[in-house]
Amino acid sequence: MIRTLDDLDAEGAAVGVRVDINSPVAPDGTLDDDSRLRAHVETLDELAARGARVAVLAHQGRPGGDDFTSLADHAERLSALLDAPVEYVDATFSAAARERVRSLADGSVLVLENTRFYSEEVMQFPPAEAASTHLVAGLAPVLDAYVNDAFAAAHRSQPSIVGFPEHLPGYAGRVMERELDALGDIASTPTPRVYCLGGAKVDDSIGVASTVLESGLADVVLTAGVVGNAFLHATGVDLGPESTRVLTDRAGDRLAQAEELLDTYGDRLHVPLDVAVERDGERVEVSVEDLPVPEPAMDVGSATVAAYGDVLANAGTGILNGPAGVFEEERFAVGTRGLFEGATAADYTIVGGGDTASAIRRLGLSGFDHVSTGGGAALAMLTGESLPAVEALR
Ligand SMILES: Nc1ncnc2c1ncn2[C@@H]1O[C@H](COP(=O)(O)OP(=O)(O)O)[C@@H](O)[C@H]1O
Ligand SMILES: O=C(OP(=O)(O)O)[C@H](O)COP(=O)(O)O
Repeated sequence: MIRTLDDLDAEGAAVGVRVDINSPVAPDGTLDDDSRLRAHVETLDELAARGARVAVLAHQGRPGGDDFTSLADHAERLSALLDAPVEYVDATFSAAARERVRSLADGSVLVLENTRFYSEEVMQFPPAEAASTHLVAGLAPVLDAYVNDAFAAAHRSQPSIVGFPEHLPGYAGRVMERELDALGDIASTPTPRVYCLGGAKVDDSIGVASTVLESGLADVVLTAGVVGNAFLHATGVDLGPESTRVLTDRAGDRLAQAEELLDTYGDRLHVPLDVAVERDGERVEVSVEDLPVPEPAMDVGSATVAAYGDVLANAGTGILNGPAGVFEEERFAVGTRGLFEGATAADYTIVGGGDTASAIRRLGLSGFDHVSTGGGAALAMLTGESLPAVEALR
């Protein structure tokens, strides 16, 4: 049984709220997309309106990445989005941070600095060890309660995700609650169940395909994006040097597993029939029989969209993760648009993923039963795994 905000006595309480506002960042360091911030408005405004003193904990990027930035801009955006007053401090658990939390007024929000500026936060620990990390042990004494709304990071056993409930009463925020309701019992959703795996996390998606095909959770797996190119390659098709380089880089050492999956589940595991490339500045579709080509495959073609659309139209549940192509460029958004529009014909449609959510917003797509804020976390649930964040709240 997980407690929710309905069980929390918020008035005057100092509440640490872990959110996932990890977002695309522009080259000048400002936020490129605020979908994930918008998702947490309900939880944060509700707590503030009920008189809590809200300390926001969040990460942005990973050490070494271009998007590993401070949360100053996130705080400014939150200030525009929330009804409550929002402050920011460039510290997470130091004396300065603790003092700011102690002096927070009822009904106001303080954004603490990027948790991953501290090395322990990029490691994973069992909850009892996470509880004695510097971040958790330092901050817990100034908090009365902990709320986890960071569904998109719920598959990470990191200190700010699993450590606090060892010290404090823990509650699920509204995002977490909704996600667990929608994704918590995938095995009882209508069948046939069709998973469509796109995007660029080829190694993860090969693992997902393997799990859902073997467990029977998936009746059919459709593949698109770089994932589709990788499975196409695994059937023995030569896509050309550029596509092969990208898919090989992204597959890690899992390409052999893709071949095994095709041998075992060939009839339930579908690969693209055509791809789209850029030639003389135009989108050109190339059917699989006409491969290889020198240009990289940037999208699936219209024959694939039509064939996958037929499968999805007959699905009880359609589960889509990852765009079908480089949707950031309009001419390669065609496959993503077609496939996601087609998926709404399934009786019940779930879509998930950080870039997927951006694509849905950018392309103005709608009609899904559930749009998950999580990519990896949603896929973990959709393969029947339990999530460390959820276990910690239990
Ligand atoms: N054929 C392709 N070639 C190169 N990149 C692709 C291709 N198809 C999709 N992508 C890229 O995949 C990225 C999203 O993948 P991923 O991070 O796995 O999705 P999500 O965050 O939704 O789980 C996008 O930036 C998109 O441009
Ligand atoms: O963006 C996230 O995950 P996602 O790309 O799977 O949606 C989360 O913020 C987790 O980030 P991480 O994968 O760096 O631990």
